[in-house]
Amino acid sequence: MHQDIEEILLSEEQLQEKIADLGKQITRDYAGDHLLLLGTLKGAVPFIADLARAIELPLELDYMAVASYGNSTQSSGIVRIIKDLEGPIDQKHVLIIEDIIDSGLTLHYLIDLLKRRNPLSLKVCSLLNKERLRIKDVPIDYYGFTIPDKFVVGYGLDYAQLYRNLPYIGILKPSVYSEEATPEKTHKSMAEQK
Ligand SMILES: O=P(O)(O)OC[C@H]1O[C@H](OP(=O)(O)OP(=O)(O)O)[C@H](O)[C@@H]1O
Ligand code: HPA
Repeated sequence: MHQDIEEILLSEEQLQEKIADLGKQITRDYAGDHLLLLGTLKGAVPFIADLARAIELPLELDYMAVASYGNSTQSSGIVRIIKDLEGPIDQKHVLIIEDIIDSGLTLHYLIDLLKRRNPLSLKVCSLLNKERLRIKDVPIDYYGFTIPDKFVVGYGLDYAQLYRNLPYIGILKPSVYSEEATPEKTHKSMAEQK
């Protein structure tokens, strides 16, 4: 896996340090509130797992999975729900936990949907904020890092479902995705590199 990474953007230590800071801010801001951390599957799983443990408040965890159609590195803007929340949110302060905001399309769809369920409040915390012209402008209340407009993987972020288990965030070599990949093709090329 590591040989497909052009540059390590954020090390494990940098990620953990920032998550500890975000945890402290969120602990201060939500003291006394009924907080629900809403994680977006699958990319936000490592982030929400570490962030939840950095927040010193009673809180609930729930997850939504949404899929956006597109090719492997570009979203198309058509989003649909694959897995919904387990219960209502009208008595809760909801904090959406995202791994990355890129075009803004996924979050725009989620915010629109969740607002209609009347949460007590709705805010967004994203580990990464990609520096690019958004297709949809979205509010970000907390974020860890602004990153350049490059395709990144690791710490939950994938390319063709791979690389999510890298402990750092790195820029993927463009040669890996220069031809349209399938998980099978990528597995094959990784096996050939061993
Ligand atoms: O701002 P956008 O351009 O919409 O991109 C951001 C979204 O894309 C990724 O999810 P993806 O749909 O790839 O699903 P995954 O989390 O399962 O990888 C990521 O986890 C964000 O949810
Ligand atoms: O840069 C990215 N990497 C992985 N998944 C993503 N989804 C949107 N942008 C990205």
